[in-house]
Amino acid sequence: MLQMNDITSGYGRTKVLHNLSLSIPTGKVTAIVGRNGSGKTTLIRTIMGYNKLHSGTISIEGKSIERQVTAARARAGLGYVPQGRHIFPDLTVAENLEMGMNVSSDVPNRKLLMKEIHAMFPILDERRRQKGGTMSGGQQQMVAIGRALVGNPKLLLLDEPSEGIQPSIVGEIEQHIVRLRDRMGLTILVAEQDVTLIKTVADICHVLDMGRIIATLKREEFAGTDALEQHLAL
Ligand SMILES: Nc1ncnc2c1ncn2[C@@H]1O[C@H](COP(=O)(O)OP(=O)(O)OP(=O)(O)O)[C@@H](O)[C@H]1O
Repeated sequence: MLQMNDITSGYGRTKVLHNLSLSIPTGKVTAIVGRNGSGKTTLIRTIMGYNKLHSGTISIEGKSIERQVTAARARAGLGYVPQGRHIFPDLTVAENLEMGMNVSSDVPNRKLLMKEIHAMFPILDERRRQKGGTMSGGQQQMVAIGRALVGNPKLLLLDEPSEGIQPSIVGEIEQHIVRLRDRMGLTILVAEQDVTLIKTVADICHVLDMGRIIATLKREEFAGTDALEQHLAL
């Protein structure tokens, strides 16, 4: 689905990712795990076009996107759920979702898509008139995911979806990620520090350290083992 080759990127002249190559397979959940400051957010922001690319190439389904602005990348099929969610607190849930529609005006059957999103996240319909800022952290995460989904993405980028969310609700987020893959056929990239979440949802996991991928593990190598904990020195 997405291919990054030999990427170096960062903030202004500061380089954070170093010669990083990554392949995100279609229909799978790919996880990026790494400690604070390892570069997870920078990686996702680089894919979205928010960070300066010093060198390297990025393509979606074989089409090069590294010269495109963020809006064009979203139209090419990227959906972004930022760390900290960043929903609009004074807008209602329905208005937050409408903001996501601006990303792509050419969704073929928006009504059907909305129906699918509401079926997956009934709370987005039940609470459509509630202000986003009055929802719980877990509910806001669902609003942020819903807002990305109304753009009809092929690849959903989730930046630390468990952050600041009650452990009891993290399980719900995990189930949603699995359903997004299995029922909506989405390809997902999730950046996380929560090893339990990764073990539950991921098909493949890359360990990021100081802007470099230091290990790549298949599900059978990390799901029932402590390989990820060892890499993270937990
Ligand atoms: N706006 C910025 N300007 C300069 N450097 C930055 C900026 N944002 C992040 N960095 C630096 O880039 C490096 C990677 O940060 P990044 O946020 O990508 O890591 P992360 O793995 O997502 O961490 P966390 O889990 O804490 O969110 C860090 O050294 C950080 O200090």
